[in-house]
Amino acid sequence: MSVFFISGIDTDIGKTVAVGAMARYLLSQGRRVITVKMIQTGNEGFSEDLQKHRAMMGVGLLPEDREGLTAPQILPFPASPHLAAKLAGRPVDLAAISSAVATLAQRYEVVLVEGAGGLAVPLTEDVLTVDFAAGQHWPMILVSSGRLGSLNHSIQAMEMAAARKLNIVGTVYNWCPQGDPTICADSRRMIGVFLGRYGHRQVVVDLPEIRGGGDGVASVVDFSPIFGACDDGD
Ligand SMILES: Nc1ncnc2c1ncn2[C@@H]1O[C@H](COP(=O)(O)OP(=O)(O)OP(=O)(O)O)[C@@H](O)[C@H]1O
Ligand SMILES: C[C@H](N)[C@H](N)CCCCCC(=O)O
Ligand SMILES: [Mg+2]
Repeated sequence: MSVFFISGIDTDIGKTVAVGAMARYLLSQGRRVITVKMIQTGNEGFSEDLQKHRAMMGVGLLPEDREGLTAPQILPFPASPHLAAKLAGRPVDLAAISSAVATLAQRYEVVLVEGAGGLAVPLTEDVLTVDFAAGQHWPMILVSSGRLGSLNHSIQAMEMAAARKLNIVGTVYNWCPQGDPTICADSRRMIGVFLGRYGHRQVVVDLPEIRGGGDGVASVVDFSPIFGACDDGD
């Protein structure tokens, strides 16, 4: 079994769309895959990100969705998890997240775990997202894009991960409609260079615009450079 942690350089960078597209690709390859939104803020009783994953996978709710395993922490206030938890009057239960993912990893070949926001988002007052993922020894897939400012955030994420021996096994370079083509192309090149300098895998997969809201995406994006290269999630 393989668990992959999907984080990004920021909120709204495209993690949900990337997870949905990767899950769709893995299904097309006959792999038994499930996705998780490890902590969802801004919803009550459901996870909008998880719903998007399922729509993009072209599947309905799975038994594990009904069991609550795929969205183990849901908090109503749309903010950083540490604040959403404070406002809800209950702490984020990190053990519940790791336990849910471990259970799913017993049942599925590949588990894709989406974080909340960017890599340095505080899950609690003391634990950053990057610390938690490193502690779980989950290989990471980073979502970035060519928008101006992305280089700074991307290289910071690489450094943070490397400092905690958190291995970036692939980078999804997301569609960037407002980006300058020259900047997009050079930023993609520089991201590749710095992935290598920080000891991460220099695998970058382009994610195009997923049209039609992405539900049941017609075309399958080829993520074989990421998943073919690390079947066992090493
Ligand atoms: N490749 C894409 N094609 C079409 N729309 C996209 C693409 N990437 C991102 N979007 C759109 O941009 C918005 C933000 O994307 P998304 O929800 O995936 O971000 P996120 O990183 O998961 O955010 P969060 O931190 O809240 O989880 C959404 O409306 C999404 O549909
Ligand atoms: C509200 C929505 N669920 C977002 N994913 C939450 C993003 C938290 C970002 C915190 C921060 O970086 O300031
Ligand atoms: Mg998301």
